[in-house]
Amino acid sequence: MSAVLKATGLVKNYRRGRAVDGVDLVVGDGERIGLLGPNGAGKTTTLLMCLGMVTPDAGTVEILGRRLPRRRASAMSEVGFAAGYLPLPNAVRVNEYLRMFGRLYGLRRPDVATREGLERFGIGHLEKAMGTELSSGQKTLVGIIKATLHRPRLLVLDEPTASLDPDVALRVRTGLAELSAANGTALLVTSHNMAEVERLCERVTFLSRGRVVAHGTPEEISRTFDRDGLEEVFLHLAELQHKNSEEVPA
Ligand SMILES: Nc1ncnc2c1ncn2[C@@H]1O[C@H](COP(=O)(O)OP(=O)(O)OP(=O)(O)O)[C@@H](O)[C@H]1O
Repeated sequence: MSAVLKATGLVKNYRRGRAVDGVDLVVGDGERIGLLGPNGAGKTTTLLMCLGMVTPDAGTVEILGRRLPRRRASAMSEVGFAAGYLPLPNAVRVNEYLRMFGRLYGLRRPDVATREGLERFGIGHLEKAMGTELSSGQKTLVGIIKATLHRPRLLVLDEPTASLDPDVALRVRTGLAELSAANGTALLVTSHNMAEVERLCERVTFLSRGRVVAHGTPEEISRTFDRDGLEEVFLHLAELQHKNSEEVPA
């Protein structure tokens, strides 16, 4: 399987210490990968380095064989990114906003892609709503649709269902799984919802204190740690991370 994303030896230091410490990450074509770990483990920093939005202190990132930062513009045309913390403008209608991005992506029929995206994620009725009229969960959905309009080869999602109720979260998972199956889109997803990751992702990388501590299918990881499912593995790693941070003064 060819790689859509290949990150090797990523390191990022911040003033208060090392956030990411030698992370390797490979996402194969059409693969669905979960990036997990306790708060502060380095997931978002890793994603942002993979997207060229944070400059690594060491390591390399290639997207579809295009090395960042030199070939970032070309690489990013194949990538979508959504996160609950990305803002949406208030004074624009949902369909105008999505069509504008469709045009920026160079789509021939941005209106068609906009309608398809709204239907796929179950918010066709909101196409004429203004940004101010959306709940935080609805804004998250619009952000996901925006990230998928151009049918990226790689879709990076930072906690896509964090602000969603279980019904809408299910719709998002179903929409993402359909998109991945229909277009061969690879997914790289962070989440604190282990059940969701078990359902959506084929493989999982666990980070703790900036390092990869486990990698494999959810079943393999559960076996490695002799735990009954990812939730238990997560709790075990979070406890270790907590103990270590008490032992090592910041
Ligand atoms: N811009 C920044 N400046 C300084 N420190 C940062 C910055 N961004 C992240 N950090 C630190 O780097 C570490 C990793 O943060 P990161 O956001 O990558 O973790 P995370 O695994 O995504 O956490 P969470 O699950 O809480 O979102 C944390 O200790 C955080 O305080």
